[in-house]
Amino acid sequence: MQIPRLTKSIFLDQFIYMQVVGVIIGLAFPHFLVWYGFPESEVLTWEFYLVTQIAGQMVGLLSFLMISMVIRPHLKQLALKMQDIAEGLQEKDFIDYSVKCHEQLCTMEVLSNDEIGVSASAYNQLLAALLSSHENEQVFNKFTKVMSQNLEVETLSEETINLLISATKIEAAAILLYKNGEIVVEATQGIFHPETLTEHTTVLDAINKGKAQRITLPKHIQLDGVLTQFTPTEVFIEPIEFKGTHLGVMVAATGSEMADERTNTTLHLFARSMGLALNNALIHSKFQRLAAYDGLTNVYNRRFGMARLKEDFGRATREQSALSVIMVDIDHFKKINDNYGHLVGDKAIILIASILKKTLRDGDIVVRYGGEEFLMILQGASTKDALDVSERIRHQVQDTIFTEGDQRIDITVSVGVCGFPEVQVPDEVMLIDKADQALYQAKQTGRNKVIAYGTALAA
Ligand SMILES: Nc1nc2c(ncn2[C@@H]2O[C@H](COP(=O)(O)OP(=O)(O)OP(=O)(O)O)[C@@H](O)[C@H]2O)c(=O)[nH]1
Repeated sequence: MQIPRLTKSIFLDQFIYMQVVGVIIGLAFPHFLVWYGFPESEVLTWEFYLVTQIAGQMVGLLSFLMISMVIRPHLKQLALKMQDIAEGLQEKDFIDYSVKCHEQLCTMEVLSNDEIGVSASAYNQLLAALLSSHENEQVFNKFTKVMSQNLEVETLSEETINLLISATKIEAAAILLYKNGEIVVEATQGIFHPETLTEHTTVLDAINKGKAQRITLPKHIQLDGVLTQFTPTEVFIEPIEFKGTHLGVMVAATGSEMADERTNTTLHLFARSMGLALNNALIHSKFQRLAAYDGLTNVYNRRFGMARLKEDFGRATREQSALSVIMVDIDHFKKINDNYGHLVGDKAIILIASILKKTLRDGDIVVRYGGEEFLMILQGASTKDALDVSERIRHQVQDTIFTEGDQRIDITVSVGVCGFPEVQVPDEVMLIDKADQALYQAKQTGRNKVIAYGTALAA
């Protein structure tokens, strides 16, 4: 039942109604006494009416004061806390505010099981939901940044895992991707022997069927502890897809605590959003590869090689470290083309490229510099090291049997070497130029030779 409102204040309305009730009680009370047996002459007098009126007003006033003292502080506290949160939400540092809130500063104490208690508890629930959604928003803002700033598959995967571990109850994670028909671990943190995940039946199931899986206390997955490895409490496997294509999975594990709802949602949304970002990164890396590699031999092309050499030369001059280049050219290649055709010539170029690739150390690269000419960049290698490598290459080419049908084609290479800082050059173009001069000398003095610039040394 709704009592009509008289003013803008519910408390003032309540006070007025209590006064009216006081007047009615004051008027009715003498008649009640008459009915009870008191003589009319004593109670139906104006003095008695005055006394009962005063008593009625006092009861009204007291009841108003009691309500004000009991209910009003609770409502006031609730209102103040709500105002605080409303103001906090408008400020950028709400997250600091929410940290304070977790220290019980913003929650209401639930002191009763009536409407006031129910309001306090509803307020607490609302606040918790608000803080949780605010934290989610923060995490997703960071994740959006990670996705938009990383076009490399590896860094995108690593950053996603870092964020997942720092922002949720996830303690270890891995991202597994389908690459060239096989599943590879692209990024991982905290999982013991993550490569075993690629054989785990549940993981494979999630990848093949694109279905999320959740395992409690898995038998074959172990986390890396400080001193030893241990079984996780829960492992989540979320498929990563783009337009129905299964790109891989995100594996996430909680160590000591079970994951909460927020972690669950975050994980699910991360995996879902990652599909698009990963697809973009995969396309990007494909284009990067196309732009950097030579289509025939699958070694770097000249444009990439020159850019890389410029960087390496800059570093070598800054740090005064060694850097050598090797120019390799197939001898009498024109004859191979003329005698056996261009396709056989192409096969010979591919063969030489594969021999060069096999001789490389980590960090060194092979570049197809021209038609049948290759450049090798050897970081940290002295002229002597480069001469050794070149000599190995020359021998291997000479010893490799190259056949076309039942014909054996003998292939040899001439090699020119130039090593910095033994040979002082102002830039990387001059370094190549000197190696080219050494190569020319090798060709001029009989071919199937290795010559280093600045030495008359023919190996
Ligand atoms: N099959 C094939 N031939 C190529 C390619 N690029 C360049 N050539 C050929 O390679 C030959 C290079 O010949 P030359 O520069 O005269 O050198 P050469 O015959 O190897 O003789 P030397 O270097 O002096 O030992 C030319 O006939 C080019 O047409 C290629 O991608 N495939």
